[in-house]
Amino acid sequence: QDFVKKRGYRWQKLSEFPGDTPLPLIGNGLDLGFDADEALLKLIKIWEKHGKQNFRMSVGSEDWLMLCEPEDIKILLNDNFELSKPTERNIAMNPFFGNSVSSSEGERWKLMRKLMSPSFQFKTLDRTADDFSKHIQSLFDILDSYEGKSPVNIYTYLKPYMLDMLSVNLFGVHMNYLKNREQPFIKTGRILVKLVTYNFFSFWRNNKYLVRFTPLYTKMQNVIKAIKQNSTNIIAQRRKFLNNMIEAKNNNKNIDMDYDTFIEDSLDGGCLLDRLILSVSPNGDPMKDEIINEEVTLALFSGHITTSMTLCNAMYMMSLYPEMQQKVLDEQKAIFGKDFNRQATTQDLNDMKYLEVFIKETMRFIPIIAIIGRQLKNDLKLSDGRVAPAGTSVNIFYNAANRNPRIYTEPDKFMPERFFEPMHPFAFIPFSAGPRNCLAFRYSWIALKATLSNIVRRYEILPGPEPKFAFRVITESTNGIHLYYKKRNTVGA
Ligand code: HEM
Repeated sequence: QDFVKKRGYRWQKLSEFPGDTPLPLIGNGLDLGFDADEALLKLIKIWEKHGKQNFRMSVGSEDWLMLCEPEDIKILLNDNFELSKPTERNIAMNPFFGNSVSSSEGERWKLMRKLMSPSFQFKTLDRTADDFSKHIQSLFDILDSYEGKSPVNIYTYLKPYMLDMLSVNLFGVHMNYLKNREQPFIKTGRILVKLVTYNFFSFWRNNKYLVRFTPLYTKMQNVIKAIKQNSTNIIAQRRKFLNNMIEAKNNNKNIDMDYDTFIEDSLDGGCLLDRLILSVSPNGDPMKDEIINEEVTLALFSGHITTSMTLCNAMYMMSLYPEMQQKVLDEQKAIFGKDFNRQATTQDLNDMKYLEVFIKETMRFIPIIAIIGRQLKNDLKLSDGRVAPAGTSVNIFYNAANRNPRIYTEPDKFMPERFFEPMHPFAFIPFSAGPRNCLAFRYSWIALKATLSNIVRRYEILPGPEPKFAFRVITESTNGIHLYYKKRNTVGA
């Protein structure tokens, strides 16, 4: 009875927002169709049909409010109390990433966020630009081998490249994914994104027994096994390294860095995995392996897929707009001058203003993450006085927000320069905002700029066969992104 009363109240408040009439039990579930790869396109159509504004829909027993207005997005994301993730999102993600920092709430979330944050501060990230410049050579070796022959499917190389970088930067281990691309873990990425999307958009997913009888169930179990095993290997390698240091210290052996200084460094910022391994609870217990495994799996997976897809999309857009690619190159020439092949410093990266707006426009045009949201604990009053009722899953629908006609002139046109103009601070938030924003947005900017700066200085990027984008929870092309790389004979300005 309580449920009926609450749902009735929710419906009363939600009916003030535009949306189609829901059917009993399944709500507007049929509007999403039965092909999860099509669901997002259908959501965009619903947004267009209702006047390209905030809209509501019900999917099974869940009520969604989809936001695209910056003032309302600001209210939602700045709320220090409404920090829970939507039920359907957690059901889709938890089998793979457990109760890790991006899903948890309350004490576990606070503890993890506090523990991890120092690994993503400016001071800690100082060395990161150098790491990228050093590792880029292994990517160059591969792209060079394709020179003038055939287009390269860059997904194949950019994903393991980013996995390598994250392993070094966050976990202090060299995993060499780029050199060993046949590992089962590498192949899990595509399937995982597909599975999460299917889980997210299937309104029968709450029923664990039904899910077990679907053909995807065995695939899902195999993926979970592969990603957990990979994290177990990473943690074991780093533990071995730490144990060797302790042993060296106990035996008074001469090592590069004194153990105590090393630990101090780690705890002051430094390697994310060391912070997890070395942390102790107030009663002196170390963190459980299972918890460390969940956090490593989440950081590695979400970190590599988001950054590598953004890099691939930016290169794809450069191939489509050669005159903009030239502008990116001209900026590189102005920054590096005669010393055109030197490593970029953090200051150089800051100076790459055109590259920055180019990346932003790429992220606006092809949003990597389609939807993020919060499951409301209380009613939330929006900017025009209407109320999003408690229990609703209030989502930021990036595909709509990034083409909001009240914010962007000619939203369907690719125009990096638009980001030189002042804009509402919550209009463009690819890394989210507020207390639960992306922990690694600074790291990601270094990764994106350092990698693209190196690639553009070395190659001219030309288009290959057209990609076929599927709008999954992570936007990706089902046939990869194929591009030609032609070595430049630039010697700088
Ligand atoms: C282009 C790259 C990236 C984009 C666009 C991106 C975007 C996002 C977004 C939209 C959120 C959701 C926040 C919310 O619900 O409000 C998020 C959360 C998160 N991201 Fe990223 N991200 C990127 C790269 C990374 C990388 C490299 C890592 C590395 C570990 C990372 C780690 C996280 C974590 C741990 C969270 C959860 C934070 C929390 O719930 O407290 N992200 N990211």
